[in-house]
Amino acid sequence: MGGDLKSQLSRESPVFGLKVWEVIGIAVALLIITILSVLSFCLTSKKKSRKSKTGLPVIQTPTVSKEIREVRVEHVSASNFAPGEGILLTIQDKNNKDAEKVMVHLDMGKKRSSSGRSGSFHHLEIIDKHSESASSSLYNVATPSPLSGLPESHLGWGHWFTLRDLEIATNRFSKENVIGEGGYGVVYRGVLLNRTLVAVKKIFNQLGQAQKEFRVEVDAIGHVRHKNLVRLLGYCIEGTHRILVYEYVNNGNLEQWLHGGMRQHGYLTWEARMKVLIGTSKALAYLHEAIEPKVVHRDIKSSNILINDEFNAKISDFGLAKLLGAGKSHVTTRVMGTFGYVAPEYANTGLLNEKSDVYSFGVVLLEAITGRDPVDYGRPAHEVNLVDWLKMMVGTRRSEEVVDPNIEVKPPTRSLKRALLTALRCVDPDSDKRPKMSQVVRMLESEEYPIPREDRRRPRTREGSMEINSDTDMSTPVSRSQSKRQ
Ligand SMILES: Nc1ncnc2c1ncn2[C@@H]1O[C@H](COP(=O)(O)OP(=O)(O)OP(=O)(O)O)[C@@H](O)[C@H]1O
Repeated sequence: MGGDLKSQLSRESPVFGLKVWEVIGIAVALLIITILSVLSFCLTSKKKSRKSKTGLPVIQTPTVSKEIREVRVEHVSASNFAPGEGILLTIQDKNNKDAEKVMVHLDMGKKRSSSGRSGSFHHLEIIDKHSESASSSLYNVATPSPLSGLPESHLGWGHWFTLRDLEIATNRFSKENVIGEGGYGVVYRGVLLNRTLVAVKKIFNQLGQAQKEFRVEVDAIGHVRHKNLVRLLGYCIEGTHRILVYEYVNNGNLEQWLHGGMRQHGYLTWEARMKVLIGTSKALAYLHEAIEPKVVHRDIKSSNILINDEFNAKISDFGLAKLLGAGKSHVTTRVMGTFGYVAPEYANTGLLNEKSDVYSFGVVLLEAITGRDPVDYGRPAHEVNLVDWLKMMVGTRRSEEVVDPNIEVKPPTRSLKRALLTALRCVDPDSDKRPKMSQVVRMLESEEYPIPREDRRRPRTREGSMEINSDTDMSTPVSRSQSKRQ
């Protein structure tokens, strides 16, 4: 039987004189190849049709240069776009400092991902500013994020983290990683996969204010950049969770440095205090005067001024920020902020404009000069309110007595007067008489402010000619023990 089959297969076939078993082998091979080709064709066409059904653009490899590092949205709040609207983006090449402005059109489509998270995806079309025609640089913003391996933000900045990412970063939001708790959430220390240290603010799960707060914060600082503002790196929106991810600022906050929380590290010198306050004033001048819509912080206080290891100030907690649209002089809003720092007109009427921040800044400046709390019921009645006490002390020529006794090397009289007069102008009860923050920066930096008595009749030459450079490194910013928090 076996020998019979063998002889059959070895017989010569009519096909090119090939043996039967050879013909069968070729036929089977051809069949397999055909099946494989049909299968692969089916799979490819199915993929294509599924993609077009979602309405999402076909993802193409970005042709954008690798040199382009930063895309910054100017003049607009990213959440305000209507589909098809254009915005102006500044593309900054970090290697050569030239920024290129390009027009970007946004096409928005809704997508629900497999994780159940839904969100808007933008299709960016970059139009070359020179040719005014759409370039081939079509790319989907939902490209993998280098920080988390996730799609980037649909707001055009930062990163969109998943809850899982942030659970990993904070060791499941463990108690050991809690940095502190504010009015709207708990702040955790975290480490991203790429080892970046971050501060993760988990907003309390209250519908209403907390969610409103979240949007305000994201809108307010998502697209602003200043060396004295804490950088918002990204956020997470998942279910009812609202979480913000900030750059980690590693050296405590001004409140801790002034009132003992950092006592083991010593006390800030006069120069370090001025450096922190000048940095703060610059960030506020930027928020009030350099961007549109301008931002009023609404909760300037010492615990919201973080300090890095070079003793640069970084303003945090924009949760209470209100965006003021162009042309609006003020907005009426529910009075918020912190007792002792709130401007009287804001507390009385709820009318808010940037001059309310100027008042709060004045209180922080007085706090830094004196080391006292804005309101301290532990003191005699006439000293409880810091602003009132200061006015009384300066009015009775006792300025030298107000300086924080913890400052070992007393400040030069000129410098003390400059700081005191600037602070008192900031806390003027008449908001119209308060200086703008850019003026505050000049006053604090100018060696010629206040004008010396003997110079008052002479015409002034150059204002601010001898500037204290707030970026100057100070070798001993802290008196007694030492400096940085580890
Ligand atoms: N980016 C950050 N880096 C390091 N620490 C931070 C950061 N952001 C906040 N913190 C710290 O976390 C703690 C809580 O901050 P949070 O801003 O939530 O509240 P707060 O300023 O104390 O109070 P409030 O909510 O009333 O403003 C503070 O000690 C603050 O210094």
